[in-house]
Amino acid sequence: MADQDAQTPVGSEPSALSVLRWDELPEGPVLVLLDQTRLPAEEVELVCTDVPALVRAIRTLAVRGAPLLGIAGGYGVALAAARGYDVAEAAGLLEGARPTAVNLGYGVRRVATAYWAAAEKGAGGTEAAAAALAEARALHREDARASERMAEHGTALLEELLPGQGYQLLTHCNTGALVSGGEGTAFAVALRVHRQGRLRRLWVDETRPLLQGARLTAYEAARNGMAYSLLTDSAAGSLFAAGEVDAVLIGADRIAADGSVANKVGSYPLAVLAKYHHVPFIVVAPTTTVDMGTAEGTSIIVEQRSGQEVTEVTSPGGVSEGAGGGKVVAPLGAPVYNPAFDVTPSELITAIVTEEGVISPVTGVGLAELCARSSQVTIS
Ligand SMILES: CSC[C@@H](O)[C@@H](O)C(=O)COP(=O)(O)O
Repeated sequence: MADQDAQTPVGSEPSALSVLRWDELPEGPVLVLLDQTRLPAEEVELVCTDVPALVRAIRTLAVRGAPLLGIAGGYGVALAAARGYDVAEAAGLLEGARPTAVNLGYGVRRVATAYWAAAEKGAGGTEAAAAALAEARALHREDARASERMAEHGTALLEELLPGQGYQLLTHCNTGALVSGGEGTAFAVALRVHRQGRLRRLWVDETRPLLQGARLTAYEAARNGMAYSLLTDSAAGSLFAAGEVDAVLIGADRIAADGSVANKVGSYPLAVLAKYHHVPFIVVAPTTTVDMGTAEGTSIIVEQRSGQEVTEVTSPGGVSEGAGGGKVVAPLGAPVYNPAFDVTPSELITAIVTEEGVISPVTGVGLAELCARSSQVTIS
């Protein structure tokens, strides 16, 4: 496969923000991504003309967050089909790009299944490619709708748990419009609370080492005019102790059948803190993030990333240039433990909010029941 991508600046008008779109250019279709590695400094588009370019964008986190990974993976298969590449090979490359977010494999397999179903019915290459694109678009639309419904269910749950008050909400990583076909997962709940005039403050964990909180959530909060404050991850404990957190809202990359949740590293310590301080710990994720095929959270594969992400920082203050382009802030060759995610067991989770409803001791609804309600397309 040819490997070609290009970068073009986009306008700075906030309403022009477009996270991911399919474009038909004279030379063929492309997938255009907002390059999240360049935010908040620049809104720059990354144009993927083929699957290797998209795989690279996924690995470098130019496109990221569980629901958006599913959407991007789905469009990636459609791109391969439209450009006449081997769809099975493309699907394998895309699915293998990152291991933890279940949505990536879901989006890839769902669109590939639509392609093969059309081909089996005797459709030619162009028609089968059109079927793949239609499925990717359907997934994209469904995710936008799921966002809205999660925001509705999430705000109703907050009202139930903490009636009649304004909220100080703590969040981790980035779960807004940048990860979704709509306004996101956990962030969408906070945004709805803000629009109701009930958000006293959104506490935004910076989210080491790649700073999705500082770079992306703070960016989204500012764009939406929300009252927010940024904190280092390690400052969360003192915030709980001071009674300044009413609820924690986070997203998920994979929810196992036992109700445990894999999410950005640093989520589990927040859950422990929340339990100790009797603060609700709420996970917000679409049913596409539920993986009933993984029985226990301990079986979830947690992506291990490069040590350079820890030994080097890209902000000023380092002492020398590192191979990863940042400033080296650790002794040369320092061994590093850098898991991208951690797993929070279900006993630390107050509720899981999905587009189909809420799982919690309050509602008495369980994961299996919720997934049965879901209109999610079943794929093998
Ligand atoms: C709705 S997004 C939920 C998760 O995908 C999000 O919290 C997260 O952990 C993203 O991790 P990332 O490594 O930035 O892709």
